[in-house]
Amino acid sequence: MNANAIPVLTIDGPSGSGKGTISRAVARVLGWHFLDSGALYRAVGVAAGWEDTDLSDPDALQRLAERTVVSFKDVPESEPRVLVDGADATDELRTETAGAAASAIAAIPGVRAALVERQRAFRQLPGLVADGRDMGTIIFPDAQTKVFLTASAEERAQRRYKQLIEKGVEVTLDSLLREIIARDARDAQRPVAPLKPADDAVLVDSSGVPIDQVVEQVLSLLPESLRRNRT
Ligand SMILES: Nc1ncnc2c1ncn2[C@@H]1O[C@H](COP(=O)(O)OP(=O)(O)OP(=O)(O)O)[C@@H](O)[C@H]1O
Ligand SMILES: Nc1ccn([C@H]2C[C@H](O)[C@@H](COP(=O)(O)O)O2)c(=O)n1
Repeated sequence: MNANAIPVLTIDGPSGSGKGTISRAVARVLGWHFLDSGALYRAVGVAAGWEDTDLSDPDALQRLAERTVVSFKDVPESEPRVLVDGADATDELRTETAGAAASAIAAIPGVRAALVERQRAFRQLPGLVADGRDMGTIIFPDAQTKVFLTASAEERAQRRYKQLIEKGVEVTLDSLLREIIARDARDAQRPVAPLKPADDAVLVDSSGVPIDQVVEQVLSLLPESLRRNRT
């Protein structure tokens, strides 16, 4: 089957808008595959730290992106574990430091180019939910359904604060809000594949909307023929 005939739902949006949570839930309901594209950029950032790669050397970072092996291990009722070159790096990948490093190296064209085909390879039957910044604009421009998920910066900082406090991480709401605003600006202002809605994306604002309602809203955007396959 031609890969382009396999359905894809893209969910792009800024940090903390709930892309991962909503994408995973929608993929579970549909029985589709799930691509967490941010994990690939985070993995390259973490591998750069492990190998002490010079973060100001774009060629070295591109070579690192080309050779870093990232794999996902499904865990029932939980988030998948992420292996970087065979080592479980899930917890390290989810830190704010890894997010900021990923955002910085994601601005390098060679790093992005190294990851394009790897992301497209996730397009497999019966379908794919892809979460990131450029899923609908660059990686899967022919996706049937595209969502741009947002929430106010204050609400996203609150969500992240709650998440980190529950994990026992010491942070302040103010510092998280500053980091979120800085990351939004870096992701949206880079010249290559900036964070922006695809022309044909539907804007979904999740501020104050419970997770299950956002999931239903996103599912309702799919063509009826695909929704019929709900598990
Ligand atoms: N609609 C919602 N209402 C309340 N909390 C939410 C909502 N959506 C997601 N969350 C919570 O917000 C936090 C961040 O969500 P998530 O990690 O899915 O965001 P993200 O957009 O994937 O972030 P990042 O880009 O940084 O990976 C999680 O704790 C999640 O449970
Ligand atoms: N498609 C993508 C996915 C991620 N990035 C960059 C920019 C983000 O700030 C960083 C971490 O992503 P997250 O795990 O928070 O979704 O990675 C990107 O440029 N393109």
